[in-house]
Amino acid sequence: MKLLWMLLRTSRWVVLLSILCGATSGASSAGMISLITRVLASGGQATRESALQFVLLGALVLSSRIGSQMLLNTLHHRVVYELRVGLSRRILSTPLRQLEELGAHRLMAALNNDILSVSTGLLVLPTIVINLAVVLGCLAYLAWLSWWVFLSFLAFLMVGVLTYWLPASYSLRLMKGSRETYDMLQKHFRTLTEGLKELKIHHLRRHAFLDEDMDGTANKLRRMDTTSSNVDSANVSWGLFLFLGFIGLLLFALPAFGAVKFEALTGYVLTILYMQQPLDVVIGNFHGLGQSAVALRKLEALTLSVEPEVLPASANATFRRLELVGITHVYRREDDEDGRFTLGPINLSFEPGQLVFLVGGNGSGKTTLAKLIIGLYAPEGGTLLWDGEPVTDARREHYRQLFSVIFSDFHLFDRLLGLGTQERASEVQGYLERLHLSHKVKVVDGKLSTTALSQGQRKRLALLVCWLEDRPFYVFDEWAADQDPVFKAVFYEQLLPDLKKRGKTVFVITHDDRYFHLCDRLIRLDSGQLLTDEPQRVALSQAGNSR
Ligand SMILES: Nc1ncnc2c1ncn2[C@@H]1O[C@H](COP(=O)(O)OP(=O)(O)OP(=O)(O)O)[C@@H](O)[C@H]1O
Repeated sequence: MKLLWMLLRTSRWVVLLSILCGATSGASSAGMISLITRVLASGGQATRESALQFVLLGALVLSSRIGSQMLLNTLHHRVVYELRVGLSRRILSTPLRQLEELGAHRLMAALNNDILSVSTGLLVLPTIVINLAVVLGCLAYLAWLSWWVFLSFLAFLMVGVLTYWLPASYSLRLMKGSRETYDMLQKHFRTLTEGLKELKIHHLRRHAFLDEDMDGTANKLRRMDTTSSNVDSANVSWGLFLFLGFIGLLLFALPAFGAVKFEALTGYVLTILYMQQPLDVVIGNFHGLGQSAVALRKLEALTLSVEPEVLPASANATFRRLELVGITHVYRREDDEDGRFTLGPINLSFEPGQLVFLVGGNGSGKTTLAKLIIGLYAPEGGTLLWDGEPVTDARREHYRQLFSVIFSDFHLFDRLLGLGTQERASEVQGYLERLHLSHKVKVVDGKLSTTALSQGQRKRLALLVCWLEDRPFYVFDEWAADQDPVFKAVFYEQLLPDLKKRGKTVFVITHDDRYFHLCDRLIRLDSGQLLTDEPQRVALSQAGNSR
């Protein structure tokens, strides 16, 4: 039902037109069978009128079928397009934390598998409606021929539906299990592509991965899919058997209850035979329909909550003071109660033109704190104040426009997206030279000539993007970790002070204690707790004492 509603919502007129064409095709097919029966009953004495009717009905069947198929094709591709773009939009509007909990493999499975399954199901719906129309036309004709035969046939159909239901629900259960397993397969595919080097270098690891993970999951999927398809095929064949059974009854048992005219018997049998193919289509398509219902449920579960994307007319954001007041965040792992990580409560404030360093051991919560500061995570407790006003859900999108960030696991786009670089070519060239990259990379029409660079060079390109963004608050998560000593010095001694001089607030997550003396404030985190937030001279003398 949800599928039908969704289909009607996205392409109401195309759906209705295709159903109309299909219904016309069904009705004209039923007219055709009635005509054929009449001609046969007349002992082959066809008239000119019946020949003309035959040609007209044939033309109607042909044109309405072509029309409905073309409309269905249009519908299918439109639905795929809308689902692809729509789901991408929804994913980007879903809170980061929710997406992280789902994992990239589930998102890929939805984008690749579920969209196609749903659209196939949507495509099947009008086909089912069209074929049901043919069946209904034939049933009406059968009722007109004989009430008695019609009612007996209905009783047979009911038996068919009842005996179909049980195996069909078993098959649906298998489909759900198969869809869950498909997520796991996607995870292995990601391991395969992202762990290529590690898998190729180690023979035993590669075989353990292939034999235990990959093969195990793919085989489980194969078994479930095969059983589900077999159950559904058996169901379709069972339906055909019931048909033949009923025709057998008509041919061999009916005459035993009294004389039946040859023409009447021919009419019953032909009508029922004509109905068999569309009914076959209806039952045969239930498998695809089941798969798309399962896929639709997965898609709905994927992006349950959506963040409002509210930006004022001028999306430029500025600040005088940012404050974290008692901010907390907890990572919970469903399978591990002790695996909780709690950050905070954190109290911190930032003002323009400050250079702040954040230090702490691995896993102490530095990146998590950065995600809270920049509004990628909504805090679970406490308040984030932007110029004294709380950052509510409605303001969060605008608030994020304050920040320019390079994460330690950053992504480098191969185009300078959304930066209007056409008119900033000389500025870009200047930055490339400053980053010692002008001999390696060119930017033409906003497109980077290459991103196939060393990790350190890629990070420098990410810095170029930050400069172009020109936002008031910069966050660098272990940016310098991949830089050579010379460029590391350039970063700490020239680039950061330059940003500060331009009034930018710069928040740097770092382990480079050689440069700690350059910051205004040094913040220490340990196991999610803020140890110090002090002017760097105090922090440095403490660090010196503890050494
Ligand atoms: N997406 C996540 N889901 C669940 N737990 C997470 C997630 N990200 C981080 N954690 C946990 O939170 C803790 C802090 O992680 P975080 O990445 O903030 O630390 P960090 O100080 O930046 O570490 P590093 O210096 O190694 O980058 C870690 O113990 C980690 O296991």
